[in-house]
Amino acid sequence: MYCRLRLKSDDWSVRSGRRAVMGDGPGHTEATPSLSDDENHVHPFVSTLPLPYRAEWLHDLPRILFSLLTNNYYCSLVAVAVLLFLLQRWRNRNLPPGPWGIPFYGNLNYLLHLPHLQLSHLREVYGDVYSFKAGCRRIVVLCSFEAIMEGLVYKKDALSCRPELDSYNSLYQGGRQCGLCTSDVTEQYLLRKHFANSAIDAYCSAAARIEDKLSSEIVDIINYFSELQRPFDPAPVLEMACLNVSLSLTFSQRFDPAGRVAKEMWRTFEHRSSVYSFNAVDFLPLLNVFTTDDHPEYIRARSGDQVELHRRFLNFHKDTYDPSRPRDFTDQLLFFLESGEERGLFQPEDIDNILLDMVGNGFQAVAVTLAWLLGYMALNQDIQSEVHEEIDEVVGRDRLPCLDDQPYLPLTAAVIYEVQRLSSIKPFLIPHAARATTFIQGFEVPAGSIVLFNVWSLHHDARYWTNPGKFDPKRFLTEDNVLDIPDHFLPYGAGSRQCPGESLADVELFLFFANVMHQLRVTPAHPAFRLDSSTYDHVLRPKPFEICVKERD
Ligand code: HEM
Repeated sequence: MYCRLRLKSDDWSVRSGRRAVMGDGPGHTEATPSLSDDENHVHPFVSTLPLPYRAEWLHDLPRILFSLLTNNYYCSLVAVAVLLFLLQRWRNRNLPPGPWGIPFYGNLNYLLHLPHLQLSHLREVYGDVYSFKAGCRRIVVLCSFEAIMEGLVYKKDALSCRPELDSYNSLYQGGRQCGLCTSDVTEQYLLRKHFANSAIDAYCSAAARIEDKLSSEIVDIINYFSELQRPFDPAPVLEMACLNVSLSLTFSQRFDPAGRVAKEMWRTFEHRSSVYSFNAVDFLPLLNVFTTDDHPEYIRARSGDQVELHRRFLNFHKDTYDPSRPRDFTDQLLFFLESGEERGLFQPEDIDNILLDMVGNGFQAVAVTLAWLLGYMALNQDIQSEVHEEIDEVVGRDRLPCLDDQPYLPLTAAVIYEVQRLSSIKPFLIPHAARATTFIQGFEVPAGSIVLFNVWSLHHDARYWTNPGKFDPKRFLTEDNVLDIPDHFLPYGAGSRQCPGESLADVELFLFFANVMHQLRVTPAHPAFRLDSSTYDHVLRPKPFEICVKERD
């Protein structure tokens, strides 16, 4: 027994059975009294050792293994599996840490159910950069500000593509590479993005035109809300109003929100947006064999109908276009097509797809943010009263707020930012993909991985925000009541895929919110009023809730 205890300690000379020298380093030359230098001799001490420590067993190991492998089929299989496993571990040694997954399925469940909560919880376990498999795809999730900025800005050449997901192909007639949102960074994409950015910027620089187009929609909404003498969910009404704003800004068109055409259009964009949520078939292609899912065809057909409608508007614009007086985005695009240096490179389908993305992306994100805003105002009556006071002081009661008031309403702006932070309606931006293998924070991101920028986690991280779960708009204000927007606030992303509609969205959110607050008080419809996010589908909507509104004096 004594021998075993001694030998289990650091007595490497006895374990090896080869050395006649005891001790633990050079210069220590005291001879072991009982061990011989003879390689074949086994000392009685050694014969009492557990099997793995015996020298003769070790010597015979290659021969034993060889005979096991050649004579035993199962052993060979196990050996090959172990070898492959070790090889895989060695190849993945630089990958970010992450949970083990079920073979072939991986951890797809993290993406299918409340992914913003699950992926933020995983940060606490595996750190700011982690990865896992979802079916056949590797997902890399970046959570800290440093990792997110490294991916979006410093490594943008490697990480600005979009994932090659089958569902995305149903969005555009020519496949995903023809869209603005889903294309990789190609020359044609850069052209589309440049045109979209320029058209929106040129349009936004004429504030009066935007106010003109928005004001009728805003007045309609306020009248509709105040005439409702019962509790209601504001989200559907806001979506129809914002769809009309989008159509008005893009084509100078508006439709009766209760009419068939507007409802059909809304449905088309709903279906298109569902494609951006994580669909199991994109990760488990085998499912295609077992399902007869005609959803992609259906989306392609509906998108085709929408493009037909847009072409009618476009043709009307071509016939009535006056370059000195652009009426909307379509006129701006026509102007760039005629005067821009790159005009020859542009295909007619590019225009179709830019218009499709501008109308679709534009209205949903703004409408959902407005719904969250009304929900938070219902929950926080004291802050709502402060917003009312601020607006009354600057604007008065005799006119409605306008864009010129914006710089003098810091609390109103801070409330919008705080709601954008807490709701983080695009919790992972739009998924990016790695075009080439790169390293983020020292971890390998292999080519082809899907990269999720976890903005939801960033916006709820106690390292960047004091008491992050609390609704506190004043965190965006200095002590002197001046707006102070920290770098780690990223509702529109950053880098080459940054949202081109940011300036327009800011204008829309401000005008809608300031006007509603000027005219109405929002209260919860029930004492047990709660605000929670529902399932993720392109945008993170609030679960349906009901509010009441009362006209202010
Ligand atoms: C509150 C409103 C909005 C929010 C929070 C928002 C947020 C975002 C985010 C996070 C992205 C993805 C960035 C990335 O993947 O790195 C994006 C992309 C995009 N947004 Fe917005 N957006 C809003 C409004 C708008 C509006 C009003 C328009 C158009 C008029 C628009 C058009 C687009 C387009 C076309 C893209 C794709 C850009 C690309 O892939 O290069 N968005 N938006």
